[in-house]
Amino acid sequence: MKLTAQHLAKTIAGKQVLSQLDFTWQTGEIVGLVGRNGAGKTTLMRTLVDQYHADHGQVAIDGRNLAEAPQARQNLIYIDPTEVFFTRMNLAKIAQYYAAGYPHFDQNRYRSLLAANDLPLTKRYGELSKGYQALVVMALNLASAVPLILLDEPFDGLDLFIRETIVKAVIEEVAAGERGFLIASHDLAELDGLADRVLFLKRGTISRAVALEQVRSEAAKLQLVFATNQIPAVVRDRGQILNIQGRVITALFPAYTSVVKAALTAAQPVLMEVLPLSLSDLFRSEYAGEVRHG
Ligand SMILES: Nc1ncnc2c1ncn2[C@@H]1O[C@H](COP(=O)(O)OP(=O)(O)OP(=O)(O)O)[C@@H](O)[C@H]1O
Repeated sequence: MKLTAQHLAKTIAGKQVLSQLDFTWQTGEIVGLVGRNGAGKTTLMRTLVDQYHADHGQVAIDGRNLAEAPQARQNLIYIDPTEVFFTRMNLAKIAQYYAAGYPHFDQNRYRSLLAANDLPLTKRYGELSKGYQALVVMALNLASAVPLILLDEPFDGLDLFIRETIVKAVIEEVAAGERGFLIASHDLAELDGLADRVLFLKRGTISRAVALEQVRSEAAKLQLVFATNQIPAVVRDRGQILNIQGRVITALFPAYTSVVKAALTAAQPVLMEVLPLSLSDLFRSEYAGEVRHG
């Protein structure tokens, strides 16, 4: 199953938050959604599920435009963690609501996910700590048996063990190929090991979509020291400088070809070392120098 967002635009309170936004995402895929604070990640999620009506553009699942075939929306779930309607309900009651909304809701799955984490059905959601609330949201997402799951900051404030429980659940669900996750997160380290692709949201649109395995095979992050203070042309022309400390230059080369390597070697570096390339490096290079408007 494949979701396609085309030319999405949304203005809120006079501010154009999304504009000409396009991407695809399908089951079997874990896609990360990253961006600076206020970039519009939550707005995008709300727009995908029509909690916010898009001003322009469309969202389709397997070619069915959700505006014209609203029943296709049942293939998509977004539980907005900051605005849940069930704070005062106990965990059993919440499941009844979801079972009414999602015809394939699996009560046994929900109960076993809660039991595995010692969460009694009699507890009210609002009485739980933030981490356990995140687990309940995850249990609802999974038990709803919906193919395309939107997660908004699922790792925010979670301890290592709860975080691992959520990561494991995501990986297991996707492995079977019937689910896909779109995960908005500032936790770049967690996304780095989890996402197949990462979408960078900038100025209201997807400025870059990166397949992490592919980028790691094509790009390189290097630490370089040259004998003089002059930065060689190849570094400026073919690389993106991430950091300069004294004479130590850390640069990202998006296309680290044999030609680039030869040009660097020809510049006779005193030190030239390949460093592990992380999602944080890609984030830094994408957003460096971005002018912020709040
Ligand atoms: N209901 C609203 N009323 C007014 N402005 C809004 C509303 N919802 C979103 N915005 C504005 O839209 C922009 C995008 O907000 P959004 O919450 O989507 O960003 P985000 O990328 O999820 O941010 P963060 O990473 O900080 O959670 C912000 O400038 C925000 O102030």
